[in-house]
Order: sequence, then structure tokens, then C-alpha cells
Amino acid sequence: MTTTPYERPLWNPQQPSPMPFHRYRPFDERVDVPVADRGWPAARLRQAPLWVPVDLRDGNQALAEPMDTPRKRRFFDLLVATGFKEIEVGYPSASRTDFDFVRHLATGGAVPDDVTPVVFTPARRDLIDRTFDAIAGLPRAVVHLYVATSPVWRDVVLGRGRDEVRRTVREAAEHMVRRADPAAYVRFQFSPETFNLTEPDFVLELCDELTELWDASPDRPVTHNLPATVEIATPNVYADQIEYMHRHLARRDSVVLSVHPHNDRGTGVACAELAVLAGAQRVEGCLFGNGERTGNVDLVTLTLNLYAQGVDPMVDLSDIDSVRATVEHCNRLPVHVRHPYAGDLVYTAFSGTHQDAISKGLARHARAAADAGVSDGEAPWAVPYLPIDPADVGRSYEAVIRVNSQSGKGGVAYLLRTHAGYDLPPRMRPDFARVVQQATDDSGREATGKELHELFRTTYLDDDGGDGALRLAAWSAQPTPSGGHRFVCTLETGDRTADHEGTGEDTLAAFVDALAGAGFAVDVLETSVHPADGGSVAYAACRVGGRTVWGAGEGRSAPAASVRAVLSAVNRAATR
Ligand SMILES: CC(=O)SCCNC(=O)CCNC(=O)[C@H](O)C(C)(C)COP(=O)(O)OP(=O)(O)OC[C@H]1O[C@@H](n2cnc3c(N)ncnc32)[C@H](O)[C@@H]1OP(=O)(O)O
Ligand SMILES: CC(C)C(=O)C(=O)O
Ligand SMILES: [Mg+2]
Repeated sequence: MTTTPYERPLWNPQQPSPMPFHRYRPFDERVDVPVADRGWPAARLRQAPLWVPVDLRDGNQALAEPMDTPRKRRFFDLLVATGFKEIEVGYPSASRTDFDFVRHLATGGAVPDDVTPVVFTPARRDLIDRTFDAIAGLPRAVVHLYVATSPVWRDVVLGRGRDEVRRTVREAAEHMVRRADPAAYVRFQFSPETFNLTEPDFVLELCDELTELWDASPDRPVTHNLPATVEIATPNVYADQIEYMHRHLARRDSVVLSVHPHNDRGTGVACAELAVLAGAQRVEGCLFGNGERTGNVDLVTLTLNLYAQGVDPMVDLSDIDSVRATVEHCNRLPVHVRHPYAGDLVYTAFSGTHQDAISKGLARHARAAADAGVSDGEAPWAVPYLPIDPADVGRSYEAVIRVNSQSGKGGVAYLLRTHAGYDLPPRMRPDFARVVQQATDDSGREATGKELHELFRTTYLDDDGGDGALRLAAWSAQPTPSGGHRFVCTLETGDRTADHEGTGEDTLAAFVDALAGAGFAVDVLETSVHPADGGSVAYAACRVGGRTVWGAGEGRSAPAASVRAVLSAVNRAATR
């Protein structure tokens, strides 16, 4: 056997953890995993399995306040609208509420022709009867039988050995056949609860016997649903267990191989994905991962993981916020802000280098779309740090970049441009980012787009330089007969007012000449201008008193905005 890095601790092995880890046993001492020549590691996910939401049963049984009929109906309608075609709608024998809801579906015309309801039952004759009473009148249904099969559950919970469990299953299955309405298209499903802890040969024996007893055929397949009821091992182990069943189940073309991962180790999604690689065709789970304990596997993550690989997810999550709002309402549970694809913060970057990469990526994406003559929403996606385009799930770009003291120039410039329309020249961005950093360090808070706009205005546009400021009380510029420009102005500093004039090759150069005449030596290093709100906004880097200072200004025309930008730089130089 080879040694893995795990087996060579980097720290002092003389000091083990004080936690009583010796109380727990490795999975391979609890279950015999048949390891064959695995096919799943080389397999690829190329199409969606059949997704089956079990929110109305497994999700519902895990709620402090189970859903009433209006909430269940709202959830059911959401699942139908999202595109799910097989939906577990309840455990009719569990309670009057569950029974009534299934009757509501059976009698109320709420089930579209292409949707099949699934109902869940334990292996007890009276409860099976109640289940069939609930579905009377439904033209199609799957009746789902379950019994725990693993040694601990057999011993501790059921108090039955292998043979007795087998007999319980057979008798229940026979009773189901007797109760099924021949006029309806009723199919059967079996779940060996705690499959992942059960001896493989025993599960195979039970499943094959049911395939036979229920007379499965490709037209009327049985579903064998193999749950990781409580996760006990790494996902590769579950994949091995599923691949073993996939290879050995009898009448394989008449069996739908289904999986039902829970999330006790936090690897429910990985288990489901590897199980599909291993041969599973159907996956049961809940939206946003509600369910017993740590939850059922999250179908939203699974479907969008496929989507992010360019595979049709076979569901519509293009308005993920409204899906989330309905699920939160029905479950009365919040979805975490970091929840994959759906949380409030998952399309948001606060940190400088991430923001820089995202804003460059978004700009590149927009250019690529324009070059290809397609919309942003059609062009192939390759934006750093964003696995999918947030717009595809109805999230906006605006939420992508948010600014706090961890942010850098890229994010600050992006938010200022998208929120207020100021497109700072690249060399000016560090200057404004420093101002923002100081403000967010001082406040300890996030700066909103509105606050950035305000900060930009007070820093550059409205900075009147205090009492000693230089003010342009009036000015005009005219072309001269020699092809240059003449700038005439009244300048105020403190309580002094004086008229000045200057000449130059354009309005700005003439203004700088007038400033020099007034005793302000300014060297304009760089300017840029863009249209804004019916006028222009200009940015200028100036050398004033041996320092480089940035200014910005707005005006009705580009020259007017440039003059203001230089004046802003002069005044900022005087006050810093
Ligand atoms: C992994 C899962 O999610 S499995 C689904 C779990 N879901 C639920 O339990 C929610 C709905 N359940 C219920 O409403 C109730 O448990 C009922 C109506 C099904 C049964 O209620 P009760 O008769 O009061 O039994 P109780 O709730 O105490 O369940 C324990 C009994 O069920 C038996 N049992 C457990 N699983 C099964 C099964 N699949 N088939 C038959 N009997 C079972 C146990 O052995 C135990 O029997 P015992 O009382 O003879 O020891
Ligand atoms: C499918 C059933 C039995 C289940 O919910 C589980 O095993 O987790
Ligand atoms: Mg479950």
C-alpha cells in the first residue's frame, strides 16, 4: 500500500488532539465496499440526469413547522414552473396535512400532463393502504416504498434480521401491486434506506427481487433509489458503491438507478456528481439543500454546476432570486449569503485584485460580444472569478463589485463608472482609490455607489480649495487670427480679484498661460474628456509646485470641463 501525505503528519505526533477521535471507526470497518475496475473516474458529465425534488417530503419532514396546503401548493407550482418532471409530493400516511395535500393534487387539476407525482410509504400494510387512498384519481404516480437495510438499523431500529427485512419488503411490495389501480400508470420505487451502510449483496438481492416481483420493463421501469441516508465516507466511496450496483443490477434496462445523497460530511453535491459518473440516472434532492440534519443534496447547485460546464440543466433558474424567495417563504428558512449561485454575496467581490480582474473581464467580455456582433448575454463567458454570468440567473452586474477597505483602484473605478458614469483615466485611479481607502478605513464600513459619487464630487469637483482658493469668476476664449487661442478671465484668490489673459495653441494652453501670468506655474501632464449628462467631464494631471496632482471638472463643452479640471488640480495642490 502506498503512503498518502495524510499519513505523514507535519506536526509533533507525540501530542494528539485532546478530542476523543478513537470513538469513531473508519468507513471501511463499517461497510464492505466492492471495489472493481472503476469506470467513473474517467467518465464525464454530458447531460442532466432526471432531477427529482423531494422538498415536499424529505425537506418538509425536517421543518420545525411543516408546510400547510397553501405553502405546499406554492412550492409545487414553483417546482412545476422551474421544469421538474417528477416531484415527490408527500408522505400521505404521515399526517392529515400530507394526505390532504395529495388529495388536493389528485382532485384539483394542479398536476400538468408531463409531471409525475411521487408518494412515499413505509413497509406497513395500513400505511400503504392510506397512501393508495391518497392517490386515487391521479392518472400517473410513482409509489415509493422504503425500509432501512443496514446492520445497525436492522438491529437497533427494526429489530429484524436480513431474512425478516426481506420478507417485510416482499410483503409490502406485493400489497402495492394489489392496490395499484390498473387504469392508472402507476410505477414503483424502492429505497433501501441507509444503502451506503448496507452490505452490497443484500441490497442487490432486495432490488433484484423487487424488479422481478414488480415485473419491470423498459416501458414501466422500477426506480431503485440508493440513498446516502447519513454520509459516512468520501464521495469516491459512494461512487464505487453506485457503480457496483449499476453493473450488477438485474434487468438494467428496466431499472432507473437513482441516488439520494444527504450532506452530513458537507459532500452531498460531490456524492451526487460522482454517482452520476458511476451510472446513476436520477437524483433526488431539495432546493438550496433543505432536509434532515445538514440537509439533502442541493438541486440548485447541482443543476447550475452542470450549466457552468455548458450542459443543459433541464430546469429554468433564470430568476434565481424569485425561486429563492418562494423557497424561503415555504420553508421559513433563510438561504445563506454564501450559498452557491444563489446567496446574496456570491456574485460580489470586495477585494482589490478580484475586483480588478472582474472589471477587466467584464470589459473584455463586452468588447468580444461587440466584435462578434452578438449581445453580452450570447457571447461565451470567460470572466475571472465568476463561474457563470450573474445575468443568466437574473442577478445584476451592479452587485458584482462592492467597495470597502479591502478594495483597490479597479473596483473603485468600476463602481464609480457603473454607478455615476465617471470613467477615470487609468493613471488617476490610484489617486481616487487612496481617498476611498482612507474614508473606508475611517468608517470601517462598505462605501456604496452613492457614497463613492459623493466622495468623488467633494474630492475633485466641489473642492473650492478653502479660503485661499483660486476661483474663475468669469472667462471667455476666442480663436486668434494666427490660429491660436486667447483666454481672458477674472481670477479671485481670497479677497483679491484681478483680470488676466493668456494665449496658447488651444483653450487649455491659453488658460495655463493666463495662470502663469497670475503667478500660478502649472504644467499639464495629461488630460482626458468624455461626455456626461448633456456636457463633458474632464480629468487632468498637473505638475504644480513640484508635485503631480489630479483634478476633475465638468462643463458644457470639452474645453470648459478641461479648464475646470486644471483649476481643480491647482486648488488640490494648494490644500495638500
Ligand atoms: C430517511 C427518511 O427520511 S425516512 C422517512 C422519515 N419520515 C418520517 O418519519 C415522517 C413521517 N413519519 C410519521 O409520521 C410516523 O413516523 C409514521 C406515521 C410513519 C409511523 O408512526 P408510528 O406508528 O407512531 O411510529 P414511529 O413514528 O414511532 O416510528 C417507529 C416505528 O416505525 C418502524 N419503521 C421504521 N421504518 C419503517 C419502514 N420503512 N417500514 C415499516 N416500519 C418502519 C420502526 O421499526 C418503529 O416500529 P416499532 O414502533 O414497532 O418499534
Ligand atoms: C429515500 C429515503 C429513504 C430517505 O429519505 C433517505 O434514506 O435519506
Ligand atoms: Mg432522505
